[in-house]
Amino acid sequence: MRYISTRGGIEPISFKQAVMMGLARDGGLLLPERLPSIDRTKLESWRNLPYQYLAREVLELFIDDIDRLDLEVLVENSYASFRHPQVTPIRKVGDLFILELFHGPTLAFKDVALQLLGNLFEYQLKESGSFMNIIGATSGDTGSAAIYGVRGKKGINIFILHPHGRTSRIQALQMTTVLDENVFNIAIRGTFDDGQAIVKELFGDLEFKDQYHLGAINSINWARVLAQVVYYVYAYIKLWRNGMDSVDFSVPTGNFGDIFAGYVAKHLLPEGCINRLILATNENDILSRFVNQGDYSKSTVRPTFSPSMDIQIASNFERYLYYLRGEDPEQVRRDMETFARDGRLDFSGLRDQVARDFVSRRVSEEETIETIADVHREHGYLLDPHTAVGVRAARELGGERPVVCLATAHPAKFGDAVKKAIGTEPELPPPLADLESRESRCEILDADTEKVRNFIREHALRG
Ligand SMILES: Cc1ncc(COP(=O)(O)O)c(C=O)c1O
Ligand SMILES: N[C@@H](CCOP(=O)(O)O)C(=O)O
Repeated sequence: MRYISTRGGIEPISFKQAVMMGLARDGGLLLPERLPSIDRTKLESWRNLPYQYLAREVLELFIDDIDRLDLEVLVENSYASFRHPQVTPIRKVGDLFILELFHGPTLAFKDVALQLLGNLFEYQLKESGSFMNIIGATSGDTGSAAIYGVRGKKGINIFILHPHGRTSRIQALQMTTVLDENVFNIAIRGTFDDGQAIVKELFGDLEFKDQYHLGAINSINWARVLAQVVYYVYAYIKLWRNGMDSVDFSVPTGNFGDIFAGYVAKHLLPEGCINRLILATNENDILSRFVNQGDYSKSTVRPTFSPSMDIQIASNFERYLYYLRGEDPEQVRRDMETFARDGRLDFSGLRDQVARDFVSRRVSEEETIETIADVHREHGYLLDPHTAVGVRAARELGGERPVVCLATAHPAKFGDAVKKAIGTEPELPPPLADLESRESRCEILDADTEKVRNFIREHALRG
């Protein structure tokens, strides 16, 4: 399998090269040159596979330059740190199925991909004897999952930008209390969008990128999206084994990475297995406006109870755009230039096509809190506010088919929102219990690319 850029400006590369390249060198995002799909016989052969074996089967459809046994070990090691034997178990809560993605080391779905990505980096650096400096931006969850994926690993330094004062307190502490020598936290005075823009700018400076061997842990990195495809297939197979042939997924969405993984999974499984992808946003609703009105226009980022989704410029939208534009990289490049210049794109003429891929609902702050309270009262199950956004959208838009709601984080990470909904903060599980008492370290900088670049220069690994 070869990988190409959404903007058409690079020669096709292998999976391992794609992992190391992160952002494509022409500023686009990497995609497999064709999206693989499986037939029903293959699906039948996956019927009883445990998560790790299924993961290897799915990954192998996209990876042909890592030895099968090596891949098996990489996958085994990546999920050994999960607290649940099924890695991503499903629970029935009322009429809905909740796919719990928060059993990894940092209690958010990001661990599913970032444990694997950390191991992929280490594997490749061992082969090459080289080093890398990772730069990433986070709205709260990706950062700690990435840090836990690479803390203490030889030949890797990691620099994570988070928006100062805009994550939950627990999220910030999960990052800043990791004191390994290779971990650098930078709180920027700005939003996640500012951080992501700085990261993309630094990757776009090819001299800097090459000199410091920059690596990407954001969903800019194709391996991130790929690892997330697995749990859609796993969840589908579980429901199918219980007689459900066709299901919907509801996905709380910010940077469009998770739901794009769903789009790839829908294509991978036989026709009809995944019926609808429900794209749920909080009040930062650019993606809902895109699906419902064809209006992809940026507005200011509002702080919400689901802070990890306080995003306006959804990076992976460009990956979907590539397909929406009939795999025409020139058109994608023009669109991205227009968006960078005007802050808006008009897709009203493509609404029917978009509606075949997604349905969408914007969930307000009140609805988020109300949903946490309702589900807790009705079923004794506690949702985190991001998951609540997806559950609310599923309740509003769910049809005749079973709906799987992606539970993207553990509620204990967002005590304030939970307290507002049910009157008390959830108990902190062991990985979070003593965070407040730990020493923490963090640099605070303006959201300024030069300041971040200088900080990285000072602390980066060099050849
Ligand atoms: C807890 C949580 N839920 C949902 C999302 C949305 O996922 P995505 O950015 O892949 O759309 C994020 C991050 O953005 C998150 O951290
Ligand atoms: N919600 C994310 C935002 C970063 O997005 P990613 O798609 O690059 O992981 C976070 O928690 O940081």
